[in-house]
Parts: sequence; structure tokens; C-alpha cells
Amino acid sequence: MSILTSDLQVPVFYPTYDEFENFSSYVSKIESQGAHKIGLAKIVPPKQWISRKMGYKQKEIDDTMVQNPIKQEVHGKDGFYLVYNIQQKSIKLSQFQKLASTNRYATPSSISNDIEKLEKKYWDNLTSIAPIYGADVSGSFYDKSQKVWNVSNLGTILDDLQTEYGTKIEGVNTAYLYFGMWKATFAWHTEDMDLYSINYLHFGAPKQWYVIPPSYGKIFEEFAASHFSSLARRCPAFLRHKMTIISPSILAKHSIPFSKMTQYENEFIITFPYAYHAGFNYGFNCAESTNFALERWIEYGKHSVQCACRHDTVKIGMDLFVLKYQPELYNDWCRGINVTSHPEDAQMVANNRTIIRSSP
Ligand SMILES: O=C(O)c1ccnc(-c2cc[nH]n2)c1
Repeated sequence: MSILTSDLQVPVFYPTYDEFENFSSYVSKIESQGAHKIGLAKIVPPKQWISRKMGYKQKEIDDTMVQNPIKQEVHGKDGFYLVYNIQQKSIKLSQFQKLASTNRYATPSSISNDIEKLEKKYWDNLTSIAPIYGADVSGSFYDKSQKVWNVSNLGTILDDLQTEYGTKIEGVNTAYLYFGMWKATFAWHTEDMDLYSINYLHFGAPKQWYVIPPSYGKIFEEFAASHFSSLARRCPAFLRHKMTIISPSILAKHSIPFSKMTQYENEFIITFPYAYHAGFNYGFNCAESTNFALERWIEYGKHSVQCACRHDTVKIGMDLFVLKYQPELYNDWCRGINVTSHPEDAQMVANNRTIIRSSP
């Protein structure tokens, strides 16, 4: 089924507890209903489920450190921006929470209940006061006893990295916390190795998401590279630098299909392989996130284009996954013969677009 650009509603699911219990099975189930075509899905957990029995007491918040928050300076105009993240000293979460509520950084109070006005305010003001983002903080706010949809312990095939190789990649197969404030931003990107991601909003203000169907990922890359041509010349995957912001108005003007969704407290967002996504936070909040994999990801991982200009790029050797889950392709894979095409190429053809492939 190709994406009907007329129907770009983000799917929202309300699983029963029985459906919810097996994480990988449930994600496969919503994919069988086409959820992955949009690139993002919202899952509202059943009422019997909670992430923390004791809730979020001020003492836990007070004792948490926000390691190296970043000041986000956004430069640009007319819908095209680059965000420069400047590392700050670590601060206590209680101090961060107070900072987020000061007049300088707080959500505009006069429209704080009108999400559409706030969304417009964000796009009209993202180059003004630079917010502080407590992003990529290793840790988890889950009860360790919570075995169901625990971001730190999802039990997907990505765990093979650790069980077979003992490899831990922070934020990829471990949990990251994100402490947001008004206008704190995440730029357009796909996940490392084009993996899945899960994001749980523990508490606080909503988080705004924008997503591009994976079948239009290459078209989006070409569009972004055409505008940021000097960056694209220096790195075939410059979007992985997570600095590029392009407004939804610009996407609409250039007929790039996209969807949007606002995530609220106690809601999960899942992003699917090779789904470009971006967004911002509406105020002080706390989210927990990691990557994961189902077998459908393996072809995306094999065709994933990595950043060539930075030393800290996450690169996962796919041999383990090809040997274990695609044994019939293993010998060719080891000889560098990749007999398959990018999983979205077929859709690219259907989108009547030539496929311009930057060398991997
Ligand atoms: O800041 C956020 O809430 C957010 C949302 C979606 N994705 C990332 C991310 C960071 C690195 N990979 N993905 C971060």
C-alpha cells in the first residue's frame, strides 16, 4: 500500500493489557495494520499499567542530575534553520525545573492552554531566546520491577548486540532521559542505523512531533541537501548531525508529505525505521527514550548511510543480524554482494522519483 498523501493521520492505538504485554509482538501487530507507513505511531498504555509505582516524588526529581545540558542557539530564516548545541555545566534537575519556569524560559503564559497558538509561537520565535535542553542523559525513571514496555528492557533483537557481543551503545541499547523546556528542540533526523525508537513522556508539558513517511525519506534528503548544499557536500548524511530544522510550512510549500502529533504525559511514541522526525517541547517535561529493532529493520540497517565526517558516529556491524536472521544471504553479504535494494526503493519508484544514491 503506497502512502495516500491525502491520508497522513498518525495512528493512535489503545491496546488492552493482554495486547500490551509482549512489546515486539504488539509493534509487529500495528505494522500489519500499516502503522509504519506514516513513520510514527502513538500508543496509549492500558490503565492497569504504570511506569513507576511511587509516582514522581519531588525528592527523586531533586536528587537527579542533568548531565551537560545544551544551550540551543538556532540560526536561520524563512523556515530553514541550523541549531548549534553549546554544552553547559551539569545542574540538579530541581534547578533545571526552576530555570524552566523563569520568565526568560517559561512557556508563554497568555496562550499556555492553546497548543495551536503555542505551535505557531514556536515557529515564529525559534531563533529568539536559546532554550536549555537536558538531552541524552543516561538513566531511567522506570521502576526496575516494571517488565512491560520498560524502555530499558524491551527484549527486542537489538539486545543481541549486548548478549552476543557485550556491546553497549548509550542511548541506542540503553535508556536516555530528556529534560525539556519550552522551545527545546530536536532537529530532523532518522535514528542511528535507521533503527526504531520508543519515547515515553513520564511527566510535564507535551512534546510536538513532525514525521515524514519512510517512503519519502530519500526525497526529503534530496530536498534538504538542495538547500544546505555546502553541508551535503561535506557529509553524505549531514542530517545525522541533528542540526537541521525545516518548518512544516516549507515542507507543505514543497509538497513534501508529513504528519504531526502532540504527545502528552503517559503516552508512548514509536518511530519506525528510516522515518525522519523532528519536534520541540512545550514546557518543562521529562521523556525517556531508546532504540530497538524488529527483523523488519535488518534491511534498513544494511542500507543505512552513515555520517562520514564525525568520529562519534554510531555504526553497528550487520553481520550478526544477517547470519542469525538471514542465513541464506550471509555468504553473499560477507563477500560484499548485497542482493537486496533499499527497502523503500520500490516505493521510491512508485513515487515516480529517480533514485539518487549517495555512495554508502
Ligand atoms: O529530544 C527528543 O525528545 C527526541 C525525540 C526524538 N528523537 C530524539 C533522538 C535523539 C537522538 N536520536 N533520536 C530525541
